[in-house]
Amino acid sequence: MMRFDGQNADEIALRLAHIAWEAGRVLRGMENALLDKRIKDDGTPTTAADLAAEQLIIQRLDEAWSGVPVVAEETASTAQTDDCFFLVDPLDGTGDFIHGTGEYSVNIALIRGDRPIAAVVSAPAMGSIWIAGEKALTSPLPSGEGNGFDWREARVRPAPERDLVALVSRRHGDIATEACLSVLSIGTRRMTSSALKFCLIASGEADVYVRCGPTMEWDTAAGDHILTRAGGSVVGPGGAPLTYGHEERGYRNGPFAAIGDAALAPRLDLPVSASVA
Ligand SMILES: Nc1ncnc2c1ncn2[C@@H]1O[C@H](COP(=O)(O)O)[C@@H](OP(=O)(O)O)[C@H]1O
Ligand SMILES: [Mg+2]
Repeated sequence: MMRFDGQNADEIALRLAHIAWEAGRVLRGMENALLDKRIKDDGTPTTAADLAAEQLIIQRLDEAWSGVPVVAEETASTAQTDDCFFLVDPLDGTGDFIHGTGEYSVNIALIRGDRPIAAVVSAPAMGSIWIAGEKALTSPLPSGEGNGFDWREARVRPAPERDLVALVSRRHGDIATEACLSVLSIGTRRMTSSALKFCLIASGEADVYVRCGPTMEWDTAAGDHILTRAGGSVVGPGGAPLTYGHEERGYRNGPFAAIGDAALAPRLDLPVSASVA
């Protein structure tokens, strides 16, 4: 079975950047098409664009690293994981894709054991991309062929004493998340969709993102790794990092908080979720 011979995590992340850039071109080309949407069992929408981007990503991952399992949003139930596997959300924020806000992303993470080691989040309509292997980097998305990245380091900021910037889902709020946020001194709440929330914290533009409602591993793994390598963290109840590859619970995450500054961790009080404990 193909492994990652001679490639370090930063090189893998660069290859993932090209794949996400290409998938982003497919998605941009379908933005204004009249796409039929279907509502999945979890109540979230999916479209032909999700499928087209997923097929392309799976094909490119297979060309680059043949034989490494891929757990992707539209085909998760059929995948068998291994020590190394990819988690793929070809179109995170499908609701935003449909409604034209542009706040959607392509997320790909390589997991080894139960944690990510290389990842990309690209936001095709916003023109930005983030990657991480060892280092977290960000670039504007090239408009021509995918060779024109201009990478610079992504770094979190220290949390201000008060008036934190919190990122909240545009479409999926819940009471437990609000309770958690209410004990932090939030000055600004910015509605943001998809895994962009992790990346904005990784780039020092925001401080905290709390999510107690349902999410899936492919929603968080790539953003988790990018934020972690930019100096932040993503923690569950009790402060432990999230772990990935939980087929036994259908790849569902529990509650989590993404923070740029570790000093915020003691102020978090996430509920313990019985469903994924
Ligand atoms: N009831 C539910 N069950 C599982 N995941 C859900 C869900 N409601 C929302 N999500 C997840 O939340 C993601 C959107 O996050 P946000 O609200 O922050 O933009 C969705 O990603 P997709 O758009 O890829 O399906 C979906 O995976
Ligand atoms: Mg998603």
